[in-house]
This record gives sequence, structure tokens and C-alpha cells, in this order.
Amino acid sequence: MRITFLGGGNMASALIGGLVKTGFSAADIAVIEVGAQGRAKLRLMYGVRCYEAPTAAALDCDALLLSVKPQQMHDACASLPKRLKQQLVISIAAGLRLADIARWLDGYAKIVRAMPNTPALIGAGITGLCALPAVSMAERLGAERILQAVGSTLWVADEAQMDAVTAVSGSGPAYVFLFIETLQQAGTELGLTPLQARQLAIETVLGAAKLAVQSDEAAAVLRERVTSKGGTTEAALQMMEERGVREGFIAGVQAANARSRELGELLGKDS
Ligand SMILES: NC(=O)C1=CN([C@@H]2O[C@H](COP(=O)(O)OP(=O)(O)OC[C@H]3O[C@@H](n4cnc5c(N)ncnc54)[C@H](O)[C@@H]3O)[C@@H](O)[C@H]2O)C=CC1
Ligand SMILES: O=C(O)[C@@H]1CCC=N1
Repeated sequence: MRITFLGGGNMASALIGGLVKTGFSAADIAVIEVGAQGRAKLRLMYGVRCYEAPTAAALDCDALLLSVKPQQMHDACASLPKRLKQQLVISIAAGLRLADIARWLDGYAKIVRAMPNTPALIGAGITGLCALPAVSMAERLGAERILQAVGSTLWVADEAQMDAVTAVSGSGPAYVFLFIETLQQAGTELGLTPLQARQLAIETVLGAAKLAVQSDEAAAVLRERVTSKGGTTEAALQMMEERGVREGFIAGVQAANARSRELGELLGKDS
């Protein structure tokens, strides 16, 4: 399968890195990127073909992955030729709805909306997917093949759920990095060296995530098992609850969901 990325920024780079690492041939990957620095970086890092504009050679692919910012998508779609040649279009833009992208592509309807995340770079991503009815089962499997090369996938039947997918797993790595950053900071403030705090924080997140994956029990049960009566964890969790950590966290995820919906509404109105 030959894949062309339209937009070669952070997320395209993570996906390309993951694809190349998991055995996709760099010769089958092309990137259309307006920035000269971005093109040079992608050529150097992954040996992929890079183009400044969507020429026929750049668009000679089976799947066209739209990876520009949501605010750049309308212009990027307008830069494509009027008639796409049956390529499967996959948009990874936050918020943007399938119907609006189809309209910007003059009614082209072979479009999948996907929401990956940056751990795709190491093959540990998770991507939510949904598609327009015109996308065949074989084409859905094609989209799945690309995204499963960099992690796992999850289809949602109702496109409205993509905002929640974006809020939970698209933006999710940032919440986990904030957690690691904060745990590390707390550790150094308690007298650990930055290196010690970093190792303890990262290995703790990794171990807890692996335990959660391998366990049939709910996260709440695993949490209770760490929490000895009258012990240290109980002291920590009580303080965190008092300080509104849970409410703050849920409000944050809700804000991401609302922003995704808002981006879809605002940018979708754009003709
Ligand atoms: N960063 C992340 O963790 C995730 C991002 N996304 C989505 O991926 C998309 C890209 O996000 P990032 O990579 O973070 O942004 P970015 O700004 O790093 O990348 C966008 C790239 O597109 C290029 N570009 C803009 N207009 C262009 C055009 N007309 N033709 C060719 N290239 C063009 C820009 O020069 C830039 O390099 C967004 O729509 C975002 O919602 C989705 C999942 C996760
Ligand atoms: O922050 C954003 O808008 C993008 C979408 C999900 C992760 N990054």
C-alpha cells in the first residue's frame, strides 16, 4: 500500500516513524509538506519522498492521509486536483467532520476519519476510526492496516463519538506526560535527584499501565489494592480528592471534547 501524507508535521512524523519501524517500506511513503525544513527533516529521518506541492507523482498513492492542522484543511483540500483517483482519503484532523471534508473535496466520499496518537511513533498508538458509507469494507480494512501498523484501532459507529475519542486518547498522551512531569517534580521537591525522580515516575506509569492491561479488574479495584488502610496512599489520595484533582481532570477532558466539537462546528461553516 502506497501512502501519501498531506502535511508533514508532528503527527505525520510520528505515524511515518511508526510505519517505517514496523516494516512499511519508506519507498512507499510520500509527504507533501509546504515547509522546506519539514521536508528536509523527514527525508533525513526516514528516507521518504517529499514534495512541496500535490503534483501527480506525489498523489500517485493508494491512501492519502490528510495531516494538516484543522484550520489548514480547507486550503489544503483546495490545493488538491478536482478529481481524486479513487485514493482512500484518511483525515486525522481533530474536530473536522466527514461531511465537511467531503464538501471541500467536491463531494469525494471515500473518506475515513481517524484519530491516532503520538505513541504511534513506537508502534504503541491507539486510533479511533469512522467512515462515510461510501467507504467499502475492503477500504476500511485498508485504513485499519495502516493504523494497526502503528498500534491498535477502534471503530466507532457514530461520528459524534470521535470528539470523545479525541479528548481521551488523541490528547491523552499529554495528560500522561503532565502526570509524569508532576510526579517527577514532586519527587525532586522531596529530595530525589532529577534522574532518580524521572526513573521512578516513568517506571511507575509503565508498570501500572502494564498491570491494568493484564488484569481483568477495573482500575478502581487496582487502585484500592495499593491503598492500605491508614497508610501513605490513602493520605495522598485523600489530599488529591480534597484539592479537586478528579474534578479538574474530568473538566479538562470535557474541555478537549468541547473544543473538538467547536472546531468541527466553526471550521465546517467555512463554506
Ligand atoms: N499532534 C498530535 O498528537 C495529534 C494531532 N492530530 C491531528 O493531526 C493534524 C496535524 O497536527 P500536528 O502534526 O500536531 O500539526 P503540525 O503543525 O505539526 O503539522 C502540520 C503540517 O502541515 C503543513 N502544512 C500546512 N498546510 C499545508 C498544505 N496546504 N500542504 C502541505 N503541507 C501543509 C505544515 O507546514 C505543518 O508542517 C491536526 O489536524 C491534528 O488535529 C491527531 C492526533 C494527534
Ligand atoms: O491538540 C490537538 O488539537 C491534537 C489533536 C489530538 C492531539 N493533538
